[in-house]
Amino acid sequence: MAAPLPARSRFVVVGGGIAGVTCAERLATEFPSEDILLVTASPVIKAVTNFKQVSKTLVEFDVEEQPSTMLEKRYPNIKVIESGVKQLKSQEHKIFTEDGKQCIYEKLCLCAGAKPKLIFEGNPYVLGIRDTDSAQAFQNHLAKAKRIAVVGNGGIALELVYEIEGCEVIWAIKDKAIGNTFFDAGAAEFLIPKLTAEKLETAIACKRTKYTTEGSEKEEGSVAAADKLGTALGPDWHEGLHLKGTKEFSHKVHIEKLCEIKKIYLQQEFRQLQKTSLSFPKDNSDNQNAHPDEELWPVYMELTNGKIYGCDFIVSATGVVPNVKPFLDGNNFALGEDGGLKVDKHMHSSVADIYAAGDICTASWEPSQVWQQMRLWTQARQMGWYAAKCIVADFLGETIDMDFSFELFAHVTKFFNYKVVLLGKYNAQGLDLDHELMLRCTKGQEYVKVVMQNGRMMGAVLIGETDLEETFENLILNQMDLSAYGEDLLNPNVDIEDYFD
Ligand SMILES: Cc1cc2nc3c(=O)[nH]c(=O)nc-3n(C[C@H](O)[C@H](O)[C@H](O)COP(=O)(O)OP(=O)(O)OC[C@H]3O[C@@H](n4cnc5c(N)ncnc54)[C@H](O)[C@@H]3O)c2cc1C
Ligand SMILES: NC(=O)C1=CN([C@@H]2O[C@H](COP(=O)(O)OP(=O)(O)OC[C@H]3O[C@@H](n4cnc5c(N)ncnc54)[C@H](O)[C@@H]3O)[C@@H](O)[C@H]2O)C=CC1
Repeated sequence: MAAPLPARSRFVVVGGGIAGVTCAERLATEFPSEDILLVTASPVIKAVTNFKQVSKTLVEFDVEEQPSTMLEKRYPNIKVIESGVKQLKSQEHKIFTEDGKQCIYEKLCLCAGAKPKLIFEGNPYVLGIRDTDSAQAFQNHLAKAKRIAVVGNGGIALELVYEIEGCEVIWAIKDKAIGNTFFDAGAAEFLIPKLTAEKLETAIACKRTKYTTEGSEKEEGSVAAADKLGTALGPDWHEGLHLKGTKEFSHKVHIEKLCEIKKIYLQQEFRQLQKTSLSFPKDNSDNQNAHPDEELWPVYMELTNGKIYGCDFIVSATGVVPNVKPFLDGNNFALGEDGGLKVDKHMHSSVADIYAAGDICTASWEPSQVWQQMRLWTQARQMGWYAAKCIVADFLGETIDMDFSFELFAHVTKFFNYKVVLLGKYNAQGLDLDHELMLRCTKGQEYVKVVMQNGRMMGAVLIGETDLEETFENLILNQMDLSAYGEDLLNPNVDIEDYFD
């Protein structure tokens, strides 16, 4: 039976994702004789396992979905309550849960994550992917699909278009090139051939998430998943899924660039309006001869470029919005432009004794010149960890310096089966126009781009097994003047580590 919510608890953390769990674990270690209360809407928690510091700022770890009892076993002073927080009265230092209970806190850390920002929200044929349930619902619908549309050009879209097999994919992006949140057009060109090549099952030396999908057969009918507050998936979320449509081919992706969805029609409306849709184009060239489609589809999307395509359903992979709603009413939170709770350099929100970490928050301190916030699991862990450190310092009346992990943006991931390392201002984000790019590319093998400004390295994109991440990390961190090395910096015949290590 679920434990009751205590009437008061000195330390309360809301959210069982990576940020909340990391925060609770750290608090539990710092205050072994205190009970740490973790209140979460999801039946499972996310635990970081096999943590490895690969270099100064790059980390690797697995993410495991676990029953909350496992966390309580590891940390006997953590008490997990499975219930959504529906209201916060910050002046009274009280939270209220969905089952009508309340609890008084001294220090509260909000780690409620984010939810997909869906286009045409509420349309039963538009689906988002966030947690185990929505991923499972997506798999079930894909298994019956011949053609789907993917909208968005970030992390989820990139992973989906590569992973889906046996189903035609119309990929509609607002930009000129694929993967705009991670890459520039050069890197996109490097990756594109992988979309047309047959997939090979190669073993990759990359950390994988242990991802479970047990017991979640979902309802039939429309495709939209219920608006539940599950925990965000992490890297390799698709590993446990069978992302296959009804057909027997590997990739079949058509990209529609520089467009958005203008309108969505259900089949009946589409027929009544006597509109014409296009068949799946034979190639990706702009002047292809598209033919009217003979087939009838459950849903049609009209793009801003005038084209209409029918499909079985549409995946909206169009970013996230922080889950702030239950906490706003009556509380004077300052919000960032992206809708997150603004936090200062001590992860403190604008409301007394309330901290926030992970996807729910907006970093509002003056950042290091080579760090930016992105809603990623690495940052969720760093923030949860550091928020706990700040709560401890605050409680003990100590001062604390900004954690080193916020010195440099560093993210390791995998796209199209390549290892991808992003460092610093990897896309020259926010840099003046006087920056320069240096490139090295071997087709099908590696793509190396560095962003230079005033002879200093400001960022890098490393695709493939380049082995350059540690050296470049050091060069970005120490801001050494590299002007004298010129193009040798990327010359594969020059062992730059000899210069700098
Ligand atoms: C499909 C997908 C793939 C991804 N792949 C990657 C990747 O490869 N690499 C990467 O770095 N990042 C990836 N991310 C992003 C990453 O998963 C998130 O940035 C990270 O998990 C956020 O962690 P969090 O703890 O802040 O939030 P979440 O994991 O969303 O956890 C929020 C928690 O709060 C709970 N909650 C919500 N509202 C309430 C409430 N009112 N009361 C109580 N509890 C509540 C939820 O149940 C949940 O337990 C991916 C995300 C998705 C959706
Ligand atoms: N390997 C990794 O590191 C991965 C990270 N993630 C993270 O998970 C979260 C969710 O992923 P995504 O939904 O892909 O978000 P995202 O923020 O990565 O990308 C959103 C994309 O949607 C586009 N977009 C926004 N509004 C649109 C509209 N109305 N019409 C068309 N396009 C629109 C944006 O231009 C952008 O390309 C992100 O925080 C992302 O960083 C997700 C998958 C993999």
